[in-house]
Amino acid sequence: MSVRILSAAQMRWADAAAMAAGMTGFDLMDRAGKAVTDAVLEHMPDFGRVVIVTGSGNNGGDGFAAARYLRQRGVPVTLVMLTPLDQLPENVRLHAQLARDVGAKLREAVCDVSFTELNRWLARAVIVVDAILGSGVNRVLAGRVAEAVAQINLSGRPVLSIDIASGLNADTGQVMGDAIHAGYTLPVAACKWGYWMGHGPEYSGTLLPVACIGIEDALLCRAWSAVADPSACEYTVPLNSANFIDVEAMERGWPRRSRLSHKGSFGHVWVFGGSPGFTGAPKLAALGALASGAGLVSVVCPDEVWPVVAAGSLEAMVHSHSSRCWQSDEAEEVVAQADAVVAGPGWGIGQQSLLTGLLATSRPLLLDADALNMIAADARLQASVRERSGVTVLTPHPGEAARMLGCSVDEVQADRKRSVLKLARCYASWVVLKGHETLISSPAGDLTLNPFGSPQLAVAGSGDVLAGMLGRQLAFWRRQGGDIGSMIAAAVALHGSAGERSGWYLASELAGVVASMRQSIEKRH
Ligand SMILES: NC(=O)C1=CN([C@@H]2O[C@H](COP(=O)(O)OP(=O)(O)OC[C@H]3O[C@@H](n4cnc5c(N)ncnc54)[C@H](OP(=O)(O)O)[C@@H]3O)[C@@H](O)[C@H]2O)[C@@H](O)CC1
Ligand SMILES: Nc1ncnc2c1ncn2[C@@H]1O[C@H](COP(=O)(O)OP(=O)(O)O)[C@@H](O)[C@H]1O
Ligand SMILES: [K+]
Repeated sequence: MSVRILSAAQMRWADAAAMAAGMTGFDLMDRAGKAVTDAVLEHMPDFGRVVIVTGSGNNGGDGFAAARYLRQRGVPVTLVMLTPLDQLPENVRLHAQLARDVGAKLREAVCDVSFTELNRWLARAVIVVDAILGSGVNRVLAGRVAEAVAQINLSGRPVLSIDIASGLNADTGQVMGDAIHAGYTLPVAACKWGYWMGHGPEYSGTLLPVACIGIEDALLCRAWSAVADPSACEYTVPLNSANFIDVEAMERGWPRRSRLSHKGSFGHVWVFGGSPGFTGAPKLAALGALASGAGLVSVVCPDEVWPVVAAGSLEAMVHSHSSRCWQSDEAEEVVAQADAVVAGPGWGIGQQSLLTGLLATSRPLLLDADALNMIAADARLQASVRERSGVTVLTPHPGEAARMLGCSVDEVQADRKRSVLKLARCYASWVVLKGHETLISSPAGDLTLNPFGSPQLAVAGSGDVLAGMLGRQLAFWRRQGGDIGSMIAAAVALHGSAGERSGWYLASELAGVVASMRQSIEKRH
């Protein structure tokens, strides 16, 4: 099953809908508490005292429920409450009382004297559970909450945050004055955008598998249409769904090869690119396509660079522009052999007529680099992209995205979710907004977040390798069908995962890592 990502308001809607359908808030917290217990037992560095710090809302309720389950497993537990028992909501108070009944120590840290209590217990903790604030944070941290967060961070103890590190905005990853530096975050019911947006990655630590608390998947999915995403606006497609790629989803994109398969089974990718000074880019895209399992790859480049591109290309067939009479009205006929076309790597910005021809074909088309730059500068090309009958995938990095949207890179990066949804609307295409935590949008606003990748990928040519890999997926899809969104996501994830491995520093070597990972996944199926 996919891992869902919800905004705070969507999560509130799903909680309320589950309760309207018969579940109680008490039960939801109880299940969350059970999941917290399992996570604590798995990740506590040593057997010893668990200190759970609770706030005033339901996140605290999850913490009280965890205390009861931990006590039942024989773990010593101290609950340090930042809100007095009698001021807690009824469900939460009930969990607190049940925890006390099974031997959890309850301590209030609501005044200066009792605050020293927090430090005393922190010093004795093997792990701290942060149940101070969840997705309900609505203002800058102040007073005892701010002080407790600072003390916990200073304590140097490993911290497991329930749902989200207290103080992080669940939608934007904004730090509300201060936030817990979590070692682990346990998402409750669904992932929250704040783990990846803004400063979220610096505070969230390792993301654990989502705790299922009995809210049905169909209900989580309804939340996207019931409550608009805060990034959606009149210039974006509405967010239709949001998922996170995990290892399983990545691996599903590389099925076992049939014993009877032949190179035609995996598709023929045609790469259009290269220009004086930029002869490596189309070769790297060809390499990416081959590494990810394309059956055949052809490269088409301008005449003046043909000898350079063709030299040393052992596996790819290399043609020059003039060798194939590339008139735009003949493009459909010429690319008839292609299962997918990749246009743009190193191409220069003077190929408008050839690009116009390719846009007019119905072949699955991936547009990268200079193809995107030409489109950004030409309203007619933009209209041609929107009007295409075939599948179109755009792979801008933030600089290219800014040109395509007519804004600054900072504006793109300030709300990457909004930016990718805007591009999907403007160009009626699939969009892969590259960079740390690449975001993919379908033309209809189905978002996928790729958590794989590393700054090692910030190296010349790694994007060209990705363009080739995506070209291979489009070609494979044309040959064998399947869910195109999952196939695009799988390529982005494999590229990111390969980037996390050591042992490579050149983009051409990255392609080698991609190939060996892809082969071992295919064999495991
Ligand atoms: N809904 C459910 O039934 C379920 C919810 N679940 C869990 O609950 C979490 C969401 O629960 P929640 O909405 O109660 O929010 P939560 O983050 O615990 O507390 C917010 C409270 O703190 C306050 N407050 C806000 N900002 C503040 C600040 N800066 N400094 C100090 N106080 C501040 C604000 O109150 P206020 O002071 O504004 O009246 C509010 O009462 C969710 O993340 C998940 O873990 C799951 O168990 C499933 C069932
Ligand atoms: N800090 C980072 N973390 C994760 N991935 C990154 C990071 N920096 C770059 N990447 C990835 O590396 C690739 C770079 O692509 P691009 O900028 O087009 O490079 P090039 O044009 O040199 O090929 C993209 O897939 C991008 O997502
Ligand atoms: K928390």
